[in-house]
This record gives sequence, structure tokens and C-alpha cells, in this order.
Amino acid sequence: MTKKILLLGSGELGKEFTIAAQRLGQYVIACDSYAGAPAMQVADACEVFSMLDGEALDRVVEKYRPDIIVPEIEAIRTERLYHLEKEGIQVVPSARAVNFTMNRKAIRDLAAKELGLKTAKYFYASSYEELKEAAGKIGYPCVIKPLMSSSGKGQSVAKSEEDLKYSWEYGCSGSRGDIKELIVEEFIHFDSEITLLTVTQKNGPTLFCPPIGHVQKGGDYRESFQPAHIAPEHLAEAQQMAEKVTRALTGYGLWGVEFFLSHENGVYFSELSPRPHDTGMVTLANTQNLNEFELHLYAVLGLPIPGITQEHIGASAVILSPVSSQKAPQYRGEELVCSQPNTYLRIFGKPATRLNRRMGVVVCYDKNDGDLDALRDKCKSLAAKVEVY
Ligand SMILES: Nc1ncnc2c1ncn2[C@@H]1O[C@H](COP(=O)(O)OP(=O)(O)OP(=O)(O)O)[C@@H](O)[C@H]1O
Ligand SMILES: NCC(=O)N[C@@H]1O[C@H](COP(=O)([O-])[O-])[C@@H](O)[C@H]1O
Ligand SMILES: [Mg+2]
Repeated sequence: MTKKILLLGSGELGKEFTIAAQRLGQYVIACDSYAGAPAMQVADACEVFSMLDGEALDRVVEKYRPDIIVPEIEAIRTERLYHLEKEGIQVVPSARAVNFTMNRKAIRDLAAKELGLKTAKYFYASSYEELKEAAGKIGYPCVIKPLMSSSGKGQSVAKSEEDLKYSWEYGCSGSRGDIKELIVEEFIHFDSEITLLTVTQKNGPTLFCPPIGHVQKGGDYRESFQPAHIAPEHLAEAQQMAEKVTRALTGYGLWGVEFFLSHENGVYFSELSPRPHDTGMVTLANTQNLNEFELHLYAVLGLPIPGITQEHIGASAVILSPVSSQKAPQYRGEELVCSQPNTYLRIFGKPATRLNRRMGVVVCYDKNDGDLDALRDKCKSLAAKVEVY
């Protein structure tokens, strides 16, 4: 049956979700704060407005009367979703999940205090004085982030008290909306970090994808690979935590649950996205029978998922803009990437650049017994050859 899906946020993740939805004959209205966003290029209809404006959101809902609302970013007037859900619109995965995960305080307190999951030690600070006190208690280095932000915006590592002035200013300036409150976290010296893509279903058990390893810089993802080779007991622990937190948040869909792994201290829960994850773009490399966008769609529509199987090993590496311009970006190096076997280039089609804005991704795959380290190197070196200007 065709459903009307209102997609709130139309970046690269929304574009792939929309493509998956179109392939199953669904009707997608893509929304974002700027025209020509990636998902708008492949959707049935689009709307440009600030999704932080509750009244504007209500107007768009009234205009289209969607069956399903699929949030794609965190910057949404999420409280409105509760009443839309009460009115009978399916909010993905649930209004509760979207509200808890848009603010680090809500999700961290739920995970650490209510569910008892192991996390980095943390405190909140709503003034520079409180930040100094919190950092003093946690010790250095410590990680400082706005309560509302994503992709590392406003995030810094303070190595000593001298860095706190900068962390306070940078954190407040990178915060979404006007809240001036930061989280201060113990710095975890992890050996690796993973995203565990987790699928909750209406009529079926919770499913897990093979774990995805990734490397971040400045709080933003640079490369990912699948499967990450981790100790079986760490995987089992991460799966239990993912099951617990997604069950507490309620709803159906695919989630990106993030963990830090340490040989010495085990598994730490970090945070989660109630939607496809940027590091999960590696699943565009035919690593699984269904990629993360298809899995999200199946779970949202309540379609049966015939299990998740690993078909190939894969790697992804991002293409960032070295410039900032309102001009339509141009690209060089496509021929080289496209000439490689088992490789795809995905240019998102964003209409303008910012310094370090993610503009595309290269994904590569190999047979299951292939060399994952060599594949990661190949993928990174190809992505580095794509020039944005
Ligand atoms: N307490 C910590 N100790 C060590 N490293 C950390 C800590 N918190 C965050 N990081 C590093 O910064 C990265 C980004 O942090 P986090 O996921 O909290 O930010 P984000 O802005 O929500 O990112 P995204 O929205 O892309 O998931 C982590 O993946 C990790 O590499
Ligand atoms: N870590 C979250 C993430 O990767 N989100 C993805 O980035 C887009 C925003 O990109 P932009 O800032 O370049 O517009 C979002 O719309 C989503 O697709
Ligand atoms: Mg993260």
C-alpha cells in the first residue's frame, strides 16, 4: 500500500532513504531549511521551512496529512511530534525516541541512570564557572559538547583548565537553538569505536547488523568499515545494551547505536541515532542483503525482514569540501573512482559548500574473505582524489 511519508531533513541519509521508499512505490515529501537538498532531488514533493518552527511544521502536516513522519535530522521542534502521534500519525521510530535523542541530557540520563548502561563519567554545565567545576571533578583531558548538536559541532577536548575558555565559547556557539548548556565527559581512551545498526520491528525480533568500525576527526566521521572485528563478548554486551535502550525508547525502525571499546575497560555506550547513521553508509557497498536505508524503510512500513546477512566486506570514506561557497560545487576525479572495480562514488548534490561539509562518499567492497585493511586504504585514497571546487 502506498503511504505518504513526510521526511523531516533531506540530507544524504534522507536521499538514500527516499530512493529506497520510491523503489517500493511510496510517496515522499522531503523537507529541509534550504532548497535543492539531496532528498528533494528524488522525492515526490518538497517543502522548504525551518523545522524548528512548530507552527510551520503543523502547517506542512496539515497540507499533506502524512501517514508517517520520518525525522532525518535532530534539529526539529520535536515536542510537536507527541501530539501528531496522538492524532494517529506514525512517528518514526516514536515521538518519545525522537525527543529523548535530540538532547544529550535526556538520552544520557536515561542510559546511565535509569537503564544502568556503562558510559563515560559526565556532568552538565550551564555557565563557565560550572564548566570549570565539572572539568575539575572529571579531570583532563575531558570532552565538552553542546547538549544539542551533531556531527561534532561545538565539540572540543580540553587538555587543561586553560582550554576551558575556548571550550565554553566554542560549545555555546556550536549549540543548536539558544540553550547555553554543555555536557562534560570523561575522555575514554578507547581502542576502537563501533556503530551497531539495530532494527526494531513491530512483528519480529530485534535484529543487528554486523558491527561497523569507524574513525572520527573533530567529532565527525571520516571513514567506516564493516565488519569491525571485535571480541565476541564485547559484541554480545553491545547488543544487549542496544536492545535495552531501543526498547526503553520504543518504536520501530533502524537505529545507529554508538559504542567505545576498550580492552581494559570493556564496552561503553556513547549515544544513538533513532535513524540511519552516517557511518552506516558503508552498507551502500553491498555489504548486506539490505542496506541500512532499506532496513529502516522495511521496519517503518512493517514489512517482514528475512534476516540480515553479510554479503561482502566494505569500506566508506568521506569527501569533504575544502572551500566555502554559495556557488554550485564542481567535482574532479570521478573518472578515476568510477574506473575501479567494486567501487561506487556517491555525490550528494548539495547546492552549496561550507568548509569541511560532507559532499560525497566513496564506498568499496570485496568478497567476505578479502583484506579489510587493504580495502580501507583503497577507499580512503580514492576519496582523497575527488576534488571539490
Ligand atoms: N567521552 C569521549 N571520549 C573519547 N572520545 C569521544 C568522547 N565523546 C565523543 N568522542 C569522539 O567524538 C565522536 C563524536 O562524538 P558524538 O557521537 O558524541 O558527537 P555527535 O556530534 O553526536 O556526532 P554524530 O551526530 O555524528 O553522531 C565520537 O564518535 C568519538 O570519536
Ligand atoms: N551525523 C549526522 C549526519 O550525518 N546527518 C546527515 O547530514 C545531513 C546534514 O548535512 P549538512 O550539514 O551538510 O547540510 C543530514 O540531513 C543527514 O543526512
Ligand atoms: Mg555520534
